[in-house]
Amino acid sequence: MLRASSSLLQGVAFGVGAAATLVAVVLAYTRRRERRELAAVQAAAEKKRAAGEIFDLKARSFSPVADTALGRWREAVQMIRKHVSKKHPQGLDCELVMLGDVRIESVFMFVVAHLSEYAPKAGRRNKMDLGADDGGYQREYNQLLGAQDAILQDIVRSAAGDTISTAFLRAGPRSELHFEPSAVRAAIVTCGGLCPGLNNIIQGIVRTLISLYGAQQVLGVRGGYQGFDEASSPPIELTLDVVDGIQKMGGTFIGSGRGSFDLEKTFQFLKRHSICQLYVVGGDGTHRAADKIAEEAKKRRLNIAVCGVPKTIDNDIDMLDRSFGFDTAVAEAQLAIRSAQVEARCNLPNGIGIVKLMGRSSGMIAVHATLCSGEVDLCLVPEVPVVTDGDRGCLQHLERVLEQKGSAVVVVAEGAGEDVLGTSAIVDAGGNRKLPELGLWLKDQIVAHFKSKGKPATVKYIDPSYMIRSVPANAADSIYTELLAQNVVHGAMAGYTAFSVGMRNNRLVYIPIGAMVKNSPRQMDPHGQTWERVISVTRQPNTVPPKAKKEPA
Ligand SMILES: Nc1ncnc2c1ncn2[C@@H]1O[C@H](COP(=O)(O)OP(=O)(O)OP(=O)(O)O)[C@@H](O)[C@H]1O
Ligand SMILES: O=P(O)(O)OC[C@H]1O[C@](O)(CO)[C@@H](O)[C@@H]1O
Repeated sequence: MLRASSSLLQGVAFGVGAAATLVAVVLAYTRRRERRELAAVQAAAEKKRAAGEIFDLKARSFSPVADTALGRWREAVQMIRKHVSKKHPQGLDCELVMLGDVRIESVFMFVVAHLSEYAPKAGRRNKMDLGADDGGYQREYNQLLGAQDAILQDIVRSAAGDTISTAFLRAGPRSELHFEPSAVRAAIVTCGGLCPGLNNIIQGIVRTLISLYGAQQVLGVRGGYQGFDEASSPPIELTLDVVDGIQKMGGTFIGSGRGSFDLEKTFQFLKRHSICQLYVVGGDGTHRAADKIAEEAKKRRLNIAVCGVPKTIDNDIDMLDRSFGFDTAVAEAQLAIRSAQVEARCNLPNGIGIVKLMGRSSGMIAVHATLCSGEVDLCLVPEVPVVTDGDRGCLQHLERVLEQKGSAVVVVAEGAGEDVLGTSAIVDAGGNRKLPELGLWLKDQIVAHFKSKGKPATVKYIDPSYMIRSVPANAADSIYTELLAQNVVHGAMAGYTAFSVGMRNNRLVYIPIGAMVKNSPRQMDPHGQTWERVISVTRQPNTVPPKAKKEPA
């Protein structure tokens, strides 16, 4: 019995020993295989390094779990596999190179003010369709956003670049509502020049407030900030019926204006109508005033959200990918450019068509219309010096174009030419400087120049300025305005204030108004790629002086 059990034990011991040996052999084999794979990866890395490519296996970001090269490699591969399968469920048939020198170590978000800093909140849970009559349609949002949902401001990264990034708060519905929706009384005001899509914004805000959230009342302030003085123009109630179909019309249903802004009258209006959400739609001037309203509301500890929607066809508001209406304006400008081209081509000999486009301090419309058209031979913008005479002058350039093509098309931004024609001291009600008429002046210069050369030119001048901004929004702008309208309301309902909504890196974000207006109006960088592309298309001489070299510190 004893003998039997001892031989059984010997058998078991032998079996365990054999199994252990087998495991050891398999482990050794696996380790050897991993080492071989690591060696192959390291050799590949060395090769890439030798070829000048960045491939850093010793990147610090993979160090927390293991400190051997093998551990780091396995960790990196696991991380990348996990990341890839999240983004691309089918996997990826390609190689990924780790950029060892490109890192984001910390992210700093622009702080958006919140009313709960000083005012009581309703604290109600957000659901979709709170405005549905019987509540039967209410359901959870597909995605609710939180305080740390961020959109990076700087998506361009390089080996020598910063290792930090600033970020914006991602726009969208939040889980908790600051306002009791059924008690919300809101007002909308549109200020400054017209812009395609204003009616879409009004309609979108009204529909989101009433249909989605069940707000009590929305008022439209008439004719811009001056409409807060009700003696001259009482507000209009914006119901779902009233705003039905307005997106098909150009302009703004409630009127706009550059009239004077009166803080006291504004607060009297807000109090009289018990407004707790104010939506201001306008350019940088409008937003500066909105910031003052938000500041004053805070000083008075009023539970009023002041929210902006940036509007300008000039596309000169800082931090945004683009402002709504810009796309439509550029498309509409094509009609004028095409007409100018037809006139130039058919008026023999030496036909020249000049088109004046809007853009007070920024030539964005002119530049984008030029890039879009493919028929423009000269583009003049406020950011680039206007040179008429000499080798690099536009008159000689036009001479060359006429010799080659027989006709020429010129696009002039309205703000161009102060460098040659001087700056006016005259300002409008909004404090905007009167601009020189460079296009008309250039027309005379061209006629005189070609006459003196014995080659008379026929110059046709087209000014479609107001025609490109008074049309309804095109498809791209209609979608954009819908996103802006829905998201500005989500922000207000959540209790954010003194913010504006906009597109940054193709995502909707909330931007503190103070930060947004600080560098607005923005201008095109004359040393950037956009202007270079214009030069490539028009072949005009580049009159931008070379960039001043930075002195070593
Ligand atoms: N710094 C400011 N402080 C207070 N109110 C301002 C300020 N700047 C402009 N406003 C007011 O905002 C309104 C619109 O301003 P402005 O005429 O400059 O247009 P904008 O908003 O910049 O739009 P656009 O791009 O069409 O010019 C005007 O009624 C003006 O009184
Ligand atoms: O003639 P208005 O209505 O003052 O508007 C002209 C200005 O408005 C803008 O279109 C900006 O909204 C500028 O490009 C232009 O200088």
